[in-house]
Amino acid sequence: MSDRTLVAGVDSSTQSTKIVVCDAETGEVVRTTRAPHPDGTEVHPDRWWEAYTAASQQDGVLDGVEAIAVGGQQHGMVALDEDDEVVRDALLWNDTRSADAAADLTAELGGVGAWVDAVGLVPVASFTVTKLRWLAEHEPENAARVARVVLPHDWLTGRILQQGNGFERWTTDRGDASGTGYWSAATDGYRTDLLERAFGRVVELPEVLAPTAAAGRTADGVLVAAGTGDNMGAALGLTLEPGDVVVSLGTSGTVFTPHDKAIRDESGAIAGFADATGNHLPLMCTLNAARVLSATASMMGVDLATLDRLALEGPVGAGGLSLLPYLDGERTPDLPHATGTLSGLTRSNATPENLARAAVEGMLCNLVAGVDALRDNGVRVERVLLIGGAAASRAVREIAPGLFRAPVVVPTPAEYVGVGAARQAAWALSGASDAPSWSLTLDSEYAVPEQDCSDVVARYGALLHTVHGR
Ligand SMILES: Nc1ncnc2c1ncn2[C@@H]1O[C@H](COP(=O)(O)OP(=O)(O)O)[C@@H](O)[C@H]1O
Ligand SMILES: O=C(CO)[C@@H](O)[C@H](O)COP(=O)(O)O
Repeated sequence: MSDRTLVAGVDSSTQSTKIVVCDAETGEVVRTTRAPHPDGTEVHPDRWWEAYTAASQQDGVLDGVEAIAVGGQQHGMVALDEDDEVVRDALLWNDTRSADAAADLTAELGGVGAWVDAVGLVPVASFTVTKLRWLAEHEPENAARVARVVLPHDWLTGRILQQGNGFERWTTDRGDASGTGYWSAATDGYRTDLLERAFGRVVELPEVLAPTAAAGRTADGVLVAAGTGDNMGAALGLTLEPGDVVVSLGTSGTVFTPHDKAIRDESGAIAGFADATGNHLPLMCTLNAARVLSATASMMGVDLATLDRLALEGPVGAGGLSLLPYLDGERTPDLPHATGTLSGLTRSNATPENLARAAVEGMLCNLVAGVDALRDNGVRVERVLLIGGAAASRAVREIAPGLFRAPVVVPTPAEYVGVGAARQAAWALSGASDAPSWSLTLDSEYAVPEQDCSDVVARYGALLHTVHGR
């Protein structure tokens, strides 16, 4: 019988639930399971519970686990009634119907600067506060039934505790709270005035737990830690060094790095989130990332491996072909109703190789803007750590360094949101002042090429201006 302590981390993200079990001392991943979520931008939380249940019943994954924490997709609006029943499907981070509400809230408070001063971010459709305004305006009967609002990771944490008698109250953490639009990482407090402005009244909000606090214990005595947002979890799962910036290519594309102070960005490119350790996590997020590649592959009738090969056979710059990848609208830049644009097509560059390369370059160039926004805000960018499902793409790995103008390292493939949640669980279980020291192993590294790719990035910037006036 192994004498090592096992801890579990859950990644309840947009497309699936992943459960990762780690050695609490070393961080070695010993088990991983997963189960899919339905597609869409609104989902009943019961689907997350069903996926969690399915993943937790695979291969005895949770056998012997002493602590668990949940990392979840950020911002989702889980509206509960007096009996903690879900009032309506949760609007997710990638739902854009509250875009008008976001614009109204921004104007009402006095513009972007007022919101950045208040809660470190500029309202866009992703953020919970805008979804509450939408609910109040478009579904007043549902709005009237709302007693409390929690986030996806809060809800799953509570549901796990409710399996026994360990549930005492709804909880959240600084990281996920900072993505609501009514909690400030600068003051570590809720701004219920902004909640009331959005929703018309104040509703109950989850208690914000400290980074190593426990939310409770299961009937079997397993410690359930605070949990956090998925990007905060990933940051905790990666042992980052000064100068490291993470680019995560899942359903969303995100650029983030732990920082010792809040970044104030009125452009809205960088949101001033909190991390899962008591620090800050400035973050840029795009709505379009991995699924730009799968959509392009599907359109071309090829699999992802073939898309990779074609993209790498294409020249830098795809022969002048550009794909502005706003296939689901876009969050950054704030273009919720945008669609994709294929530009520069000619008879001579109309090749599968150029189209595949344009999909990779277009998706990455949107994230280059996030890396450059961090640079513009004083963040040192010395290397990019690539994670998320599309980090498995050889084309992405090889094309990224030239566009980011930074070397790219790919950590040993793992579900780093789940690893980070497991590290939080181990930290809460230990009661130590610092998180356990888990080493990060690298799978591969990609240097900045000699060929200058700045003209590709500039071309995308010019196209964004031409097509969308940004
Ligand atoms: N080799 C690959 N090349 C490109 N995309 C990939 C590859 N493997 C997985 N993906 C994509 O990664 C995505 C899932 O990544 P993940 O980080 O789990 O997403 P999320 O956390 O948002 O649910 C899917 O859209 C899938 O198509
Ligand atoms: O909205 C954000 C970050 O602000 C997204 O990163 C969501 O948290 C969804 O994450 P993934 O499902 O893409 O991991």
